[in-house]
Amino acid sequence: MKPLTIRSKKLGEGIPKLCIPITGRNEPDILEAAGRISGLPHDAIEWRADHFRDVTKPEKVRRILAQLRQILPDSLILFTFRTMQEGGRGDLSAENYLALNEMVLRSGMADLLDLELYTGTDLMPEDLLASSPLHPLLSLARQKGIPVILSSHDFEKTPPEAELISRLCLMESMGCGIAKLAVMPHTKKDVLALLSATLRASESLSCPIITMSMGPLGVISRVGGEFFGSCLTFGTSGQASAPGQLDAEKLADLLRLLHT
Ligand SMILES: O=C1C[C@@](O)(C(=O)O)C[C@@H](O)[C@@H]1O
Repeated sequence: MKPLTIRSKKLGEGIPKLCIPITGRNEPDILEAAGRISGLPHDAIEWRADHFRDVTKPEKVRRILAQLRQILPDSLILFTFRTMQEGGRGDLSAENYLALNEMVLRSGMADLLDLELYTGTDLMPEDLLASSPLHPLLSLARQKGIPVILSSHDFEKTPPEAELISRLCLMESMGCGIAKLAVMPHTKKDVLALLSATLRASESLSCPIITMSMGPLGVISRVGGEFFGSCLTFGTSGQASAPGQLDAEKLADLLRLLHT
């Protein structure tokens, strides 16, 4: 795995990067969260724009991105619109999902963009490589020098290890900057499957990887995932964006303790 440097943060090397999601429904709540986060240990924020009630108004989205940059000048800004199919609140057609992300890419106001691997498609995984509707956005992102996280989420279960690895490989083959998986464990073996897939994929892929096993069972993957090849972990301030996220300050302490 080759580290990826974005605005002086090196993902894939050293202590895992800490990302705090912002899930406000309106502008004051979003900016209040950003202000709070500015006083907390973190490397990145994830603006979960699927929670924002005016997400279909491009000028409002750009205004928030500009204000986030002002409040958090040194943080990486990750833009994510998480669809309902993948555990988020987002309810846009595939066309509008692509248009929203294209607008954000063209604005140059986000440092990283999360795109869902299975966006708007009934294609079989083997056809995604040739025909995914994400390809135009992935090329635009390359032109703009903005890394894309290709992501896949399963809030119901943990697919078998081989399937997890093949998803991560597909993401890299499609040209992502970072490959990301979040899955739900029901047993300790599910957690091991996720960690083992992370280790094996990080040994063979060249892009950095972010993985997590959600819920209370998976918490070890949020604290110690880096030992298996995951380069970033999500912690909360206020509302969690997924089950199992730890408080950001406690998580930062744990990460420091484990990586000294
Ligand atoms: O994909 C992820 C990971 C996540 O689902 C988690 O489990 O921490 C949280 C989401 O906000 C983020 O987009």
